[in-house]
Amino acid sequence: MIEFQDVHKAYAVNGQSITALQPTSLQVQPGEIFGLIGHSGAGKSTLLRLINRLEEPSGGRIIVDGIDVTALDAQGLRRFRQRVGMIFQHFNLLSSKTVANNVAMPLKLAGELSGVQIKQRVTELLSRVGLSEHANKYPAQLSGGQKQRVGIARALATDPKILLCDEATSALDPQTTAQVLQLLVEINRELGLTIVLITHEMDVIRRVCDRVGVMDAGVIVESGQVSDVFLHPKHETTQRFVQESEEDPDISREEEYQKVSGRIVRLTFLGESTYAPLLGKVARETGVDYSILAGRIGRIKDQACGQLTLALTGGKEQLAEQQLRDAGVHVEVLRP
Ligand SMILES: Nc1ncnc2c1ncn2[C@@H]1O[C@H](COP(=O)(O)OP(=O)(O)OP(=O)(O)O)[C@@H](O)[C@H]1O
Repeated sequence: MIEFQDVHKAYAVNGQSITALQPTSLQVQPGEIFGLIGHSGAGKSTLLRLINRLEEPSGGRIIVDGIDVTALDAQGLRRFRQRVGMIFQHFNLLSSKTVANNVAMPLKLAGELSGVQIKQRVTELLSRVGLSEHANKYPAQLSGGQKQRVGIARALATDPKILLCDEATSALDPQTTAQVLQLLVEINRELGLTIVLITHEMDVIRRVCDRVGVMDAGVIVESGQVSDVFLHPKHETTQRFVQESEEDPDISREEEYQKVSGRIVRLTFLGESTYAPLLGKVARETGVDYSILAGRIGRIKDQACGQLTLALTGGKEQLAEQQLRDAGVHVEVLRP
């Protein structure tokens, strides 16, 4: 587990102190994919880089699997960093070295394996990321997605328990982004690796993360399960991120409500309830009529989800809402 206890960070710039991270307490559970989202300057990179002490905290403690990272000396920190892989937006590959040699670098630096063992491990890693045929190429001969795969193979070389991803897909096109995100999900599942990633795109969070923290001006303003935060955003910053990620951001325009009579409710379906033939059944049993004002359907990681805004008229409305709730649907009344 990664635990932040009142960690804060200020940078000194021209004799002035700039706060990048306000005192923050946070727990990332073993084996989860935790995402941090925020606009530029929100403090995401600072928080991420504090985990492996690429940045030194100004105060507070960072505990990883029982080790107080903030108290490690240089040698302890070197050993700890072998357990924490990192990938970067611009890949940070050595252009003068082949793909295989880039991946071998951390193994050579660790100095624990023989040349033959390193070769074998590199072969395994390149096969894992689908680059076996590219071992002898140089980074300049690869596409962006392939370069990031090399970055991932290199980050996994020393068999880390944690992978930190610093805007790992921001330089990639949408299709390549999807492939790299899929690879991260596979690695997380197969190796049980804990992943912390930062991004400014809600879509990245929605596709791969289990939990999310939303950052604004050095503060985590909202955090929780991705499905909760995505479907019921509370903080203004979160609401904006969710809206920006919608294909039709005007999906629940309130002026539309003036055109209909009745009670207006928003239903949120997640997982199994998304597939159940509920609406017709509830309408029949309670005599409630409904018209659909807005709707969206999609996926959050591996769960189906949907939201419908309905106007309900006639019949036993309270009973209808209760039946929906009993079936696992989240019901919000937007207009009584
Ligand atoms: N090395 C540094 N020296 C001085 N100030 C810094 C340094 N690194 C970051 N900052 C400042 O700290 C604040 C948080 O920056 P940080 O890079 O952590 O944000 P971010 O959310 O990752 O932004 P981006 O998405 O643009 O990378 C910003 O005001 C930034 O200018």
